[in-house]
Amino acid sequence: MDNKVIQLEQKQRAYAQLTEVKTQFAARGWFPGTSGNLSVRVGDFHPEQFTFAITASGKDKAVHTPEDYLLVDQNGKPVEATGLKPSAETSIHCEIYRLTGCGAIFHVHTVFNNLVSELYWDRGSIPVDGVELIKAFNIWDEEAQIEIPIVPNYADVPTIAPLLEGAMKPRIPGIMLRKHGIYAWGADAFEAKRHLEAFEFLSEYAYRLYLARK
Ligand SMILES: CSC[C@@H](O)[C@@H](O)C(=O)COP(=O)(O)O
Ligand SMILES: [Zn+2]
Repeated sequence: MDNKVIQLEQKQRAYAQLTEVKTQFAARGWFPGTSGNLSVRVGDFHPEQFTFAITASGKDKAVHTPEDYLLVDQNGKPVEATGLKPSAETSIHCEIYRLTGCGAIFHVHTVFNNLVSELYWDRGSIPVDGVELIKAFNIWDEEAQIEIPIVPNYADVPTIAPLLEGAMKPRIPGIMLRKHGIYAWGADAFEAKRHLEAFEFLSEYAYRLYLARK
């Protein structure tokens, strides 16, 4: 098959996956005030060259339009002529793909992820001990103890990306931005969604446990 046809099919598949996830997360109220962004990688991966489909900036993610997504390259630049602006946080997606080679990245702002990112800010990570849902990260140790890393949030988004590499923890497919939200990733959209849902569950658990112990 013609390369162009293959690329068009890959793009359409990525857009369809984004719409499915966007619909489900929107129904849970995970995109308040146009917050959040989603991306799915398209085609081959090389740390210095890759392409991904990402949500356009500032859209109401509970509404579906033909202008919801665009394709960008490893530098976050659109690869096709478009009037759409990629997410303001595209540089974070670029860096996560470059570092992990993952296939999808989902970002949401919720009250629970904001709360725990602040409560555990001084520690630099959110501890979770022995909770069953840790297995969603493919961590099967008995009474596994994990730490979900937290990085600072800056208004100048491109200054956040260089902090990710030093903060990421092996085996933990996500990172918290202080008083901002969670980024979760996976080999594909299915896995990234499972990881994000687990982070949300564990954020609520960590917050409620913190209160219960006070
Ligand atoms: C409107 S508050 C949220 C934004 O500042 C940002 O953090 C966010 O997640 C969405 O930005 P976007 O440019 O639409 O991808
Ligand atoms: Zn955000």
